[in-house]
Amino acid sequence: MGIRLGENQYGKAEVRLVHVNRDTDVHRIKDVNVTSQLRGDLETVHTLGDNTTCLPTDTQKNTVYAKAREWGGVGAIEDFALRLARHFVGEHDYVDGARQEIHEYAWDRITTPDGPHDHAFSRRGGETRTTVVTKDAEGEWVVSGLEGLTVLKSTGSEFHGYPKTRYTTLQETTDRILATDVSARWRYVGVDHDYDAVYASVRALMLEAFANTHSLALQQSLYEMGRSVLKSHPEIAEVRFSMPNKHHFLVDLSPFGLDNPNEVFFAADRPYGKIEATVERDDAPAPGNAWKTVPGFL
Ligand SMILES: O=c1[nH]c(=O)c2[nH]c(=O)[nH]c2[nH]1
Repeated sequence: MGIRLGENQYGKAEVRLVHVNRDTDVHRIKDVNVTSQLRGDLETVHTLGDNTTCLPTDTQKNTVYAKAREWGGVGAIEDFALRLARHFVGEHDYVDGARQEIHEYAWDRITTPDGPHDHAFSRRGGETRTTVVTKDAEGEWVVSGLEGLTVLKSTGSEFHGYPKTRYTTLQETTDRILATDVSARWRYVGVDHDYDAVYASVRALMLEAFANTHSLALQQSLYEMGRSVLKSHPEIAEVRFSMPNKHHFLVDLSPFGLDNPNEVFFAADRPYGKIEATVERDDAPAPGNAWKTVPGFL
């Protein structure tokens, strides 16, 4: 019985790359997910475990990050994919084909009352508006909110001064990417409101506070977002937040002779910080049964 190797390709899937163009104070970001796969002289890798012609998937991943720095960014994903494909095939005689798939996540610059923000962005789409109305013998309550409002600041975020134990490896930073998916629920006082107008205002206030707060912790940004909403909306008693700290790690490009001045980041999807808090008025009326059936909030 003859057995042979059929078609094959291999590589690194879902290389999460965020590139921050910091040429001016008005940052531009590019957020992509690259899957690099190569084809070529791969018979003996499969049949004998002979890796002589197997460019490691790890090297393919590193190449994606290094090229983002060497080429001064990503540009159009088609151009980046073509350049990567040509690099892999052109530089290695044992590689004769490449498949480079790139997905790009679209970000919009956050606009505040002062105009477009220099370094704060929100991700296009994916946001859900929610409400839970509870009615029982004791009354009626409205808890509304939003989920999946993904925001990112490419600077204006620090994290330091935390306790160090023998298990601490985190480096203090005075300039990091801060990114989160805002999930928030707010409890209305009473039930007669222009809900559409309040929603639009709350959303705008949260974006503005996220953008304009020079953040020393995501907790502080969260608090400022809630505070801003409560200051402008007496009809809201409290805001509860659940916000992941979506870590972006600076890629160490020094093994490739490249510096990385806060430009090329690995966007990790897990684990993530999970930051939750309620921001409330000290004279807020009792919640009654408002939260009784709202899942997932403190
Ligand atoms: O904003 C942050 N808050 C934390 O509590 C925390 N913990 C951590 O490791 N990084 C961060 N960042």
